[in-house]
Amino acid sequence: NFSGGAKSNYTFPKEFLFGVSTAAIQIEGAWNEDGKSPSIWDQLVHSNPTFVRDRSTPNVAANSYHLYKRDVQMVRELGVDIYRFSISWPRILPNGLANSVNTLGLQYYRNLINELERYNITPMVTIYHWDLPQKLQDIGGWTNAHIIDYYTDYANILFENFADKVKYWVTFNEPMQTCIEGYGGTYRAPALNRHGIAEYLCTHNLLKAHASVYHLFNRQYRPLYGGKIGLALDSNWAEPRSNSSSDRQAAQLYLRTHMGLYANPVYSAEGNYPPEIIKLVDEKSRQQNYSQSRLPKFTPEEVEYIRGTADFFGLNHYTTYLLSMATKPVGQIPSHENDVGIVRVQDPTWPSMSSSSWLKVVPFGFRKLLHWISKSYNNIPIIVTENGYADYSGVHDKARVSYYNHYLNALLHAIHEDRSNVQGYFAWSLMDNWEWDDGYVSRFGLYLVDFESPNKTRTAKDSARLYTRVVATRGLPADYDAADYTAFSG
Ligand SMILES: O=S(=O)(O)CCCN1CCN(CCO[C@@H]2O[C@H](CO)[C@@H](O)[C@H](O)[C@H]2O)CC1
Repeated sequence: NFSGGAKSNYTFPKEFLFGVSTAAIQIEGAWNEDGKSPSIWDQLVHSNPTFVRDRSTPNVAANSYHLYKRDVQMVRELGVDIYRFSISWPRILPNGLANSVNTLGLQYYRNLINELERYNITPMVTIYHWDLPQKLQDIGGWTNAHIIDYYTDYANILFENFADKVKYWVTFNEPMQTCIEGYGGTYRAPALNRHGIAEYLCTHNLLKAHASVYHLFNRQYRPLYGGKIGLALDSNWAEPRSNSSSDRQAAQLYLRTHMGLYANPVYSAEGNYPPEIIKLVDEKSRQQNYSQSRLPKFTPEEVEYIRGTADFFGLNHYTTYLLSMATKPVGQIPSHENDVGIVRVQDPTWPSMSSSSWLKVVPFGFRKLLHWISKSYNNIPIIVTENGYADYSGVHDKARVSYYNHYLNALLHAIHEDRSNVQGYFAWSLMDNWEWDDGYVSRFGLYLVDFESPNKTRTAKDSARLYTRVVATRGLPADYDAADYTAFSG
């Protein structure tokens, strides 16, 4: 049972990749410029302004569509090797289908990739970071099995145009947020709320779409240009609420039925959904008089088609929860939450000065999660594609500096003591941006953005200077105050 680990003199390996991440909807703006059509997020926030905490929209955001050269300068100022950004499907294919490509949209990303090359920065492209064209949602979106071909055609256009320069690809950012929160709930677009049914249809189609794009890349583009392709899954760490066997079972069940719902089909030796979730949903569906399980089945051929379809495990991690088995039904009936039947809380003593109420500072959770993934998925190379902290703004962001010191310290212990196979780390995010339902209230940036200024002025925060030092020295700063660290150890 490790803590995040006391302050150490460990350093990051020479070939360790340091990066910084963003996403199209959150930074680009130009929501309807140069041929781009609405995404499901444009539709959601324009028709339900109250969905967003400050009633804001991503119509302009940080205006990176016009200010990307400043963005690339900032990435260079940080001294990082690699920049993770996402491409907007409705900017490339306004009607969602590949019969008509928006050349102005392609040109924007070509300009961005060329600018990165000029500064000797490696691009990492996220193909889907939640921006489904609304025109495809109008015909069912991720619950319509034809989406597999639509998504594959879209990815093929990106490979055709950029695979010669882009060597790192992520098919999906956080499928759980899209399927469970967006199709099963109302926390994410399209806020369909068809809990118990649509989240599993979305999951089933999305995993097949992921495999389809992997095989296309592997067959047609990797032989020509090399490169690596993976998936980015979000996961909290799940700590048992007490040492009881029931709570320990709840923690394992959480990991297996949330991150594992997507990780098992792709990364496990046997493939397929985790047996636990199949059993739970099959049983509940029978009790609820459905003619067949609400969780669709993969055929043996499909299990093989999806298994092993990633070169690395992309992990987005922020915080930790305490888990226990529910003693009475939880969540909507039917729903994934009700199917799994666990309860999660957070320890009130865990520090959180964060504007995102869910973001508690628990570095030992990061270390334990990395170990769990390494152990569960045969030591697959892990790239932390997102990790960061939210506050209400300000350039002297002490809490964010502290968060990064503690999480990077936990990462060093994971690498050197637990031998977790972590090969890269991306800070979320390069700059303050549109934080979904939190709008511009919650800031995750290493650079402050003045959203009131015409140039959306970007200013380096103290955390940007910390990150630059860590990348340059490959270790933690000597003056990092270990004293306040003990508050966080598990
Ligand atoms: O437990 S509660 O129901 O009360 C709140 C849910 C907590 N989740 C944890 C996972 N997080 C995914 C992170 O989402 C990622 O992280 C960034 C910061 O949020 C986003 O800006 C990125 O776009 C996204 O990739 C979303 C919030």
